[in-house]
Amino acid sequence: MAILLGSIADDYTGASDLANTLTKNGLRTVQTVGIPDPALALPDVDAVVVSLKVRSVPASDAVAAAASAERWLRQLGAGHVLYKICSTFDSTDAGNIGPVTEALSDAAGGGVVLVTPAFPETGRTVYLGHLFVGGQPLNESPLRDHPLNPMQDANLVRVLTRQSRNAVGLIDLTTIAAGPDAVKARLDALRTAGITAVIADAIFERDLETLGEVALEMPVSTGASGLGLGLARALVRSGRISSDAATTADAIRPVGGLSAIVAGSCSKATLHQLDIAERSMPVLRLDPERLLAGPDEIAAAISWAGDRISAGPVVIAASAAPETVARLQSLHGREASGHAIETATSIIAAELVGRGVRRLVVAGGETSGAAVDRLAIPAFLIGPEIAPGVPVLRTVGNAQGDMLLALKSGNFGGEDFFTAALAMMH
Ligand SMILES: Nc1ncnc2c1ncn2[C@@H]1O[C@H](COP(=O)(O)OP(=O)(O)OP(=O)(O)O)[C@@H](O)[C@H]1O
Ligand SMILES: O=C(O)[C@@H](O)C(=O)CO
Repeated sequence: MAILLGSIADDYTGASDLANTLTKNGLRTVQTVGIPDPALALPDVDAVVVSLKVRSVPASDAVAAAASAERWLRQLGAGHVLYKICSTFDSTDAGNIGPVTEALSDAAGGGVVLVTPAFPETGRTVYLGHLFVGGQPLNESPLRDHPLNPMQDANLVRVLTRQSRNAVGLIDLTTIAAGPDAVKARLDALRTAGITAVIADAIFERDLETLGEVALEMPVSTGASGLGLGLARALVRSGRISSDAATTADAIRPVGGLSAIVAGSCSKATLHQLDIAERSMPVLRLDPERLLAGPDEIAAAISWAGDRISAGPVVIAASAAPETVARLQSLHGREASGHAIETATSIIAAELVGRGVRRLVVAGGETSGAAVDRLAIPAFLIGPEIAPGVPVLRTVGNAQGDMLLALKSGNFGGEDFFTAALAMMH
């Protein structure tokens, strides 16, 4: 199997978001969980997205994991590798978007890398280097209260500079609107000035098509699904994709079994989706203090689910409003409380699968990563889209038999996301 495009995603929901975008734009795509065992038979595809769980780990660990994934993707034939980051640029000043971008550039022989989190379909746009989420600058959006990486600066040139060894440049919208040649000329000038990473503006998909065309001629880029869209469309236009169109239908053959939803995302979108789900399904709100105190809360949740799940889907959520999260974090620390809750929700997900759940929705990137790791799922095929950025996934090579999953990024999905997801998973 020789692939054309490789991607390293910094979390699992982000990986499925990108795989969905690549599939929708004509690339046959598989999502792997880390670098899979060589014995795993992967389908014949144009693109491979390696899911890593490195968004919130020390930058040196992220660099090491990304470097191994890059080597594996190049061995598979990838001419271009996209480092998939969050469309809201989730990271701290000690974050790894800068270090991983610079390391991937070094591995490819040096040179400048385009960086843009723009994803217009979900309202993420970049203008003069400033990221907007819907109508709001990043630092005024709900992301300012993120439990792990509160985003308090919308100026991405500044944010990336704080994480980078080298200076960071900007390609503004006027240059991008002038087309690929203008972008290349500007990149040449920035390269000569010693710049490695360049934040690129993008508001419309046509901007991302221009950036995708330019990026495809370079070995590495960093961005969210919008840049994936640009790269996929450029590959299709180049005539290098076989006419065997990407198909998602096979991925949703029924798997039967029980269904459940596990949520650890504390985003505004997820909190509202949980309120709406409460009207049609039993929802258990976990007590975060009790979760941190010991295993009793987990056992109580499994027992609660056991009493109800044969009658229909159940929802188990650790998610809480920013004030509650802040209180817990002030008592136990940000990372310790996040990690302990992820461990708890992943144990709950695995126990539910042990009791016959085969259709599972998980809300939250870190939460999904922990659950998928505990379930030891090696890879996914990409099914149809439930909501922008969230496809149905079918497991490949899963020890528990075929399952359908949806891994929802915290901020994605309409208010009825949970019922909409389960309605597509049989
Ligand atoms: N009640 C709570 N108090 C404190 N932390 C919590 C609570 N519930 C969940 N968490 C933690 O908050 C973090 C939420 O991150 P996660 O990535 O899962 O969601 P998200 O950030 O909304 O999603 P995404 O990264 O896809 O945007 C996890 O570490 C989770 O364990
Ligand atoms: O890009 C996004 O917003 C998502 O794919 C994501 O990574 C959120 O975790």
